[in-house]
Amino acid sequence: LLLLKSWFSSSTSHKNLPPSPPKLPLIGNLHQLGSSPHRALQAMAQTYGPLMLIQLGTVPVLVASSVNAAKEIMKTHDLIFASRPHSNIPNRIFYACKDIAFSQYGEYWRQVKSIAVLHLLSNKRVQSYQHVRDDEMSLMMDKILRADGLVVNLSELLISLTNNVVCRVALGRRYEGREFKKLLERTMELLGCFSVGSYIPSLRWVDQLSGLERKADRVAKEFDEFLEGVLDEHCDKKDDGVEGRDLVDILLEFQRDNSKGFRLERDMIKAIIVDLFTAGTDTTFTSLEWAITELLRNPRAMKELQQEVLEVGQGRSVIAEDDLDKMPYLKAVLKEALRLHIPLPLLVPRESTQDVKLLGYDIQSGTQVLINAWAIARDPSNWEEPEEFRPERFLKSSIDYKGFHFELLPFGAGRRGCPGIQFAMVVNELVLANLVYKFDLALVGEEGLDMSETNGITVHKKCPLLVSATPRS
Ligand code: HEM
Repeated sequence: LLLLKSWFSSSTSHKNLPPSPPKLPLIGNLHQLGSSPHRALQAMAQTYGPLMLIQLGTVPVLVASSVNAAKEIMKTHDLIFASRPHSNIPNRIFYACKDIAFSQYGEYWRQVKSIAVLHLLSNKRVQSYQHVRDDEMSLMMDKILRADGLVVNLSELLISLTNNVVCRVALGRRYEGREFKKLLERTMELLGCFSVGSYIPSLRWVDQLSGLERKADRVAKEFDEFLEGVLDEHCDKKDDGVEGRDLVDILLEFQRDNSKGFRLERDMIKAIIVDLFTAGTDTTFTSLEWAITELLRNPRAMKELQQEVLEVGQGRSVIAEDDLDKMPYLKAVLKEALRLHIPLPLLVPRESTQDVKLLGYDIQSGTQVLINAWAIARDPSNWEEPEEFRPERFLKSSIDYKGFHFELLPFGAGRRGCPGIQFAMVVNELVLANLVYKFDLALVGEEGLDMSETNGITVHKKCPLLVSATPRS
């Protein structure tokens, strides 16, 4: 042990490691994360600085909490930090991480990411599903109208809408049954669960004993059965031509096409589809839910937005997608909501694949990395009155969320950045514009004002958004 200890200290003593908080044996700093890790890490960064090295179980984790630190990781050294750590639960749910979001950096990830960027989620492809968004938005507006001024659970309606849009675009039709909704909920819940084995491998038995692994395997099996049905249905159906193609059709076409030098196996297709659901539905609905909540808490901003929408709508029955670019305030509202309420506050963990020097510190290969985008987006050195909801701040600023401005990173940045920005934001803009164009909304009860957050992979509002909606004349 002494020999090992002296070897260990000699191999790290000449290294200039980032500051670290004191840690406990075995668990390291795990106990300090609490139920809201982004808040706990923000508080720790105030003592240990914008680049700190914590220890979660046996895993060294670098936490970046400033614009400079994030830029070094996601721009200057993006390639070195482009991998994802191995994780027990995603590994079970995504067919041994054959998806895009959790797969490790390498040729496989490059191939599937480029399929997503160029063929599944390109601007042209997203535009081609405009009819789906129009339909689903109109259906939601009808449901609100039918409530006739009584209480509407807007959170539920928004979840259904985003699920339906992803289902129709990806699978070609809706799957509205309670079972599918429940399956998605259980999957998201499991992805947000803490797996002891991922951080302390010697305690992996805890995940087995607690039933976590069993639950993950059950969800994976149910999803697999569901997707097998979807794929069979697609293989049997006759070709509807380019117009009627959904994302499964496109993936199956890739599978048949051998000219690309890369064969897409059935498990890979299923993993990518699970990715589209888990990465695309909860995040989109959450950002919209927070935006509406902030507008209801800030009547002045709501009035400003309604004014803009009214001027562009000019009495027509709906706001169309072509109108959205004429609405700078609408876009500013959604940006500001994303700044204050980043759906994935610590983004998705990354892992370094080489030793590297970062802001003067030595970072070892195999270090896990968390970017505290939530803390950066509320840092007073980047933002005036950061805790205030002030959409106006974006009207005269070029800061955007597309991964080029490191003050605002809701979708991450660099190679691993989110490929679904356009897909998500056009839904959000269309729904929000029409909602405030057609209705005057009022919160029902005190619960709606409660800004408490859930814990999990995506952070949403703990209490559902209950409103009464009066049609505007
Ligand atoms: C408001 C909605 C959304 C937010 C806030 C969001 C956020 C994110 C974030 C933070 C990442 C990790 C980025 C990084 O590591 O730098 C990510 C990755 C990803 N997102 Fe999104 N996302 C949203 C919507 C979507 C949609 C609609 C889809 C697809 C339908 C999608 C698909 C993906 C995929 C496939 C990845 C993995 C990329 C990779 O690892 O290379 N996302 N997203």
